[in-house]
Amino acid sequence: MRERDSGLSLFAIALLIAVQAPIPAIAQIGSTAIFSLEQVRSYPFPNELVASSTGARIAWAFNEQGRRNVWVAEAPDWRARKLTNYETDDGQEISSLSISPDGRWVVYVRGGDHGANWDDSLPVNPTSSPVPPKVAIWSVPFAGGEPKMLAEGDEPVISPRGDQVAFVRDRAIWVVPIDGSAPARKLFTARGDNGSPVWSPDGDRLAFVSNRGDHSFIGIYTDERTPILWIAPSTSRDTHPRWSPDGKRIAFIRRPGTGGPPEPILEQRPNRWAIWTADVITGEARLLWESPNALRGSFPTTDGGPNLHWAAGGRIIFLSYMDGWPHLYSIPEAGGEPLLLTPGRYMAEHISLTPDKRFLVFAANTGPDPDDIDRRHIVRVPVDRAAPEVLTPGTGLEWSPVVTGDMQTIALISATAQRPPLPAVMPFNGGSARLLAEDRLPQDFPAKQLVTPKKIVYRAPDGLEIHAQLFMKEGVSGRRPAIVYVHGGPPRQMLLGWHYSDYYANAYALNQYLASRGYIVLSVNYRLGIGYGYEFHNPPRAGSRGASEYQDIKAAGEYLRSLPEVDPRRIGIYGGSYGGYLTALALARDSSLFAAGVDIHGVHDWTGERARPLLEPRVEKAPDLDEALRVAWASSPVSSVATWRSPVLLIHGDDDRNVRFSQTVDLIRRLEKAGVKCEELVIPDDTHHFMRYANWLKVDKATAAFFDRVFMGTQGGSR
Ligand SMILES: CC(=O)N[C@@H](C)C(=O)N[C@@H](C)C(=O)N[C@@H](C)C(=O)O
Repeated sequence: MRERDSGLSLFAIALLIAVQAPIPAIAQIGSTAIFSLEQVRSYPFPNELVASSTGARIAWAFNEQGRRNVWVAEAPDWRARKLTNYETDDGQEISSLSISPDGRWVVYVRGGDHGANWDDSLPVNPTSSPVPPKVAIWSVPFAGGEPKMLAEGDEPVISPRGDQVAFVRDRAIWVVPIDGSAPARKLFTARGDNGSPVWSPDGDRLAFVSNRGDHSFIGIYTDERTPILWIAPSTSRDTHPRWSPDGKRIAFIRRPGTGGPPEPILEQRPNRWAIWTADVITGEARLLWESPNALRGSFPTTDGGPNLHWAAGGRIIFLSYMDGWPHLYSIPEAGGEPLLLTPGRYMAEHISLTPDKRFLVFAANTGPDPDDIDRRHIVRVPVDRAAPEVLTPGTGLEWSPVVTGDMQTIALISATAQRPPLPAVMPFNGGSARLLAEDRLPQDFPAKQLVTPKKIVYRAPDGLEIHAQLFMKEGVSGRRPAIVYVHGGPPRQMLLGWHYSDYYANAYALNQYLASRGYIVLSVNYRLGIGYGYEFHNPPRAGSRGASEYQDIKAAGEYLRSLPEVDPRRIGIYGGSYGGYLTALALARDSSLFAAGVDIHGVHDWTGERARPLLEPRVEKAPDLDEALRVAWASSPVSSVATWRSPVLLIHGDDDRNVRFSQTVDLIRRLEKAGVKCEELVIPDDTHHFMRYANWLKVDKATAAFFDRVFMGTQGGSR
């Protein structure tokens, strides 16, 4: 890590902090660690949990210290079995996991960074290998055997017959035998960027989306002798094709095509959308439902977006925020009023339709305990009755439910405040969940040493209720340093336990590690986040439109300062991505409150995106463009460097495909010129999600060591 010579050393700063106004005995931290970062980061992280559409088979991906592999299990013993043997921390993600309908094959994609905002299907090469890896589709027998690379490509979907896989490559749709017995071939040629393949229930046809820039069509491919059928072509943007169970119709989402006079940038406007159904023989379509012309009616951006499903009993399922919460609705395929299936002050996410199409299972921040708003539990609801049932109440957290083809079992991922996430199974009709692969959690994982985060609620200056989690180790005397943790996204919610995202599971581990060393950590669910309703998720004047969410962050620092256990001169802040942005804004605007910070791949200058229209030859500009540019600048940390005093560590991977590396290069130049004490840690060739475990460890250790140095004057890194 490089230290920029622009002023006092961190040791001198720590000394300054320590010798100021007398404070009762300052707690000794740093040396109080009772476990190492390696230990608390050694958990196997599960994701990509899927079930076969027949029988009782499941598969998931485990990331074990960077070694990502496919695991499977099946009834009745549910013994976890590793199916692949990738044994190096090479940063190659496993995604698009699926099991063939007959349960014989497991298909997955290896490579890429699918959480990226651009180039998500491009290979990642965080080991800087001279021979870069590929993004490719693989298949392996469920019973075991050697995985076979079927083709370079992405977005694989297995045919209902289980014999071939459709996938996307070079803006076209290709097919390949599932056993790799023949090379892949391009299925058809059509204009546009063609993707999102969806097989018809009988496997004879394929629906897909043809993106044509400012509009898109839904197409139906039958065979090489039959012209592609375009479904009700218009100037709209048609997406999300979903077959009816009998294969005679398609439901899809229709939104306005891109065009028209530039809209005001600073005003919030409804983002309207509609559900249509079409006949797949004639291609004729009709409107089924359109969103209300209100902000809450806007196209949903939470997990799964519209979550469009064609369910049993002629019901079409979708998700909308229109009652203020991400809720599930059911509408007759012939039309009519939508039935609200999930009433209540909570959000539904990780939604899946059961194989018999009669139920939905999902994760929700609801349950009998008032603190459940900051947890997740599994909920089941019939597709035609507003009768949701919480299946996993309690102080644990559960998510990503899927139901096995025999309708007997729900597979899910389960965690607690202490125990990291593991796959589990439970009877579809309710009962206790049984953990799988428990032996993959290392013997020396410090579960018993982890604190139970406490739910904190405080009010922002404008009165908005803000939820947070307080990590405080008992038995530490004297005033201690405290740290505000700021999540990214920003549509995210930190929880009262381990998190369902690998990025935030890492943050939870680091917060536990900091707490074990005596720091008090407050993880803040600021406005713009999810889990607290539409208006909380979509506040006015936020981000580049005025950073209204910053008041929640400053209030978090002030909350910590009010605690008797906290040394008010040693309040730090850290966060990644959008959390890095708010960390930088806090240090720039309020160095008197925040004495040090770590900004991991943060956004520092909003004007780049905002200024783009000025560079375009169009005469028409948004009516408030000048005001929007000014506000974007004022909302950017770079505009407040003049008042930035506190030391900062800036961390960024230079193959970042979410926040440009240049955001950090530019900020460092500005801080140097302003004489601000800054350190940098650059991770070559890794992305926004630090695909290598070794790099996460490097980032986490550097973060902890930086706070130790500034707040305790300790030299060197953390244990
Ligand atoms: C378009 C966009 O902003 N996409 C977001 C998902 C994104 O990239 N946000 C980053 C600024 C960020 O916070 N990324 C991580 C940490 C996340 O939680 O998504």
